Amino acid sequence: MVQLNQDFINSIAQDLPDGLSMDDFIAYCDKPLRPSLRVNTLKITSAALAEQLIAKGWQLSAIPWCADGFWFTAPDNVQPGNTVEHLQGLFYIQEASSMMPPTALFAALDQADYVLDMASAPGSKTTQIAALMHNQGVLVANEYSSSRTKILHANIARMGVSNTAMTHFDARVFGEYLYETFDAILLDAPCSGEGTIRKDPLALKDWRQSDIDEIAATQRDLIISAFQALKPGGTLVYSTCTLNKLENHQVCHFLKQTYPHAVEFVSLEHLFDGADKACSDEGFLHIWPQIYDSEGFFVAKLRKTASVERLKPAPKAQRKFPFAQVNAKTFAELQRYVAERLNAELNIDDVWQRDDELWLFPHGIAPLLPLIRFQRIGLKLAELSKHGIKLQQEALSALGAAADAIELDEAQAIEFLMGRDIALTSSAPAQGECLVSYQQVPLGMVKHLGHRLKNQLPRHQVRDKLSSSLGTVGNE
Ligand SMILES: C[S@@+](CC[C@H](N)C(=O)[O-])C[C@H]1O[C@@H](n2cnc3c(N)ncnc32)[C@H](O)[C@@H]1O
Repeated sequence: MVQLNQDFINSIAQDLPDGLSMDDFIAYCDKPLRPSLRVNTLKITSAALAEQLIAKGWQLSAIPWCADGFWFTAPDNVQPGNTVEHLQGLFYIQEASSMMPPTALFAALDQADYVLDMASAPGSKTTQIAALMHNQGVLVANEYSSSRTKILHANIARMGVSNTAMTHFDARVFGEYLYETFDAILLDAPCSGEGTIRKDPLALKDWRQSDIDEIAATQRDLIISAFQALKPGGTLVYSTCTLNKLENHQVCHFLKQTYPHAVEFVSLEHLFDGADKACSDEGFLHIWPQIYDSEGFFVAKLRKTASVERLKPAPKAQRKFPFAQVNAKTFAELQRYVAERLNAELNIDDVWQRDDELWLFPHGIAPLLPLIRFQRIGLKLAELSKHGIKLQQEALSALGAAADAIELDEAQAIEFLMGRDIALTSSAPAQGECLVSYQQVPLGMVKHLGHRLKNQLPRHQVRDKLSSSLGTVGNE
């Protein structure tokens, strides 16, 4: 049962738009959310995944503001986050309203080579933005919390994202370090989370006005930093999963008051059919749970119409960068291997080496390297050893199409993801290292020993439990 604090109800009543009722709001706070997912178009089309899931008894219905978003019902015995398809990165379980900010950012955007996601973890919107960028250009994904950077990285790797460079800062630094650098920025700000009450019935139990005042002060700092980091002509989307105006409308007005000649509000009234139902006078979307039967959210789109004065001087250039561009001989060896195994083509400018590791960096990252310290850039493609090149799991996830993989059925795919070897019914000559796939999407590497496939999935990726239409399978 939801626990709403009376101070919260009194305060939020002042921000309720005309035409919406407090009784409806309270009733919706107690209603379970409809589960939703976003198809990862870096790996599969929506039509293909829908066909696959519907054949297994799922039901899907389209979300109006995200071309690849669906509300879904899975069969009773299936845990969607533990299925083979989820582990393959074919979809992300993402709340429907959380899909709106990236849609708003990319609506009518001609070109975005440099994009910043200022507060990224766990990565639902980062991976959505990467898909909207078709894995091209540079996407800087920042997260301040150390523990949350791990889940951010896990999601980036699972979803096969290769154009991302991760940073780990208080996002107040971006205006200083990367002044007027980005074509598009998402500031999905830390907030008081009033919109998440349907997911977490205790979210508002300890609501206090003083907490809102404090977090709004952080949000004002962050939006100034975002605006400093935005190129003139660039687009900024500011979003939160909270409902009060102090953290939403007033943060945007604060930016406009600070830079009256450089901030233009871009109306989201026509973002999708029905967007007008949530649209404020300024063109912001103030999404109350009862409007679209979703979480509460806020989305504002702003354009920077002119350069603004730099607030802090440029810091000293970074030194001691541990990577160098790969040499032609090593690149040729890597390219041959990747072409044979994955049918993929690499660009020598994007491959960097650190000791025995080969990394794929986002194309265009070079000018940013001296400006800011990155925590992780692109993905680790391979390790070099005296036995030759060893492709990494992340590379298999991102580079996709398996040229000559051994196709597994669902039961075998589950065995593989649980770290087990796969017995072969007929004995064939041993073939050494091979790729295995499920529904043509790579799963990982095995050693073909003739009578069985020896599992080579990295230990940290082995799952204890998987769920499918065949039931739940778990290690004892
Ligand atoms: C709303 S969540 C982001 C959700 C994420 N965009 C997604 O869609 O998966 C806000 C994030 O901001 C982070 N954060 C908090 N303070 C921050 C700061 N000063 N700078 C950058 N990030 C911060 C939090 O750790 C949290 O992960």
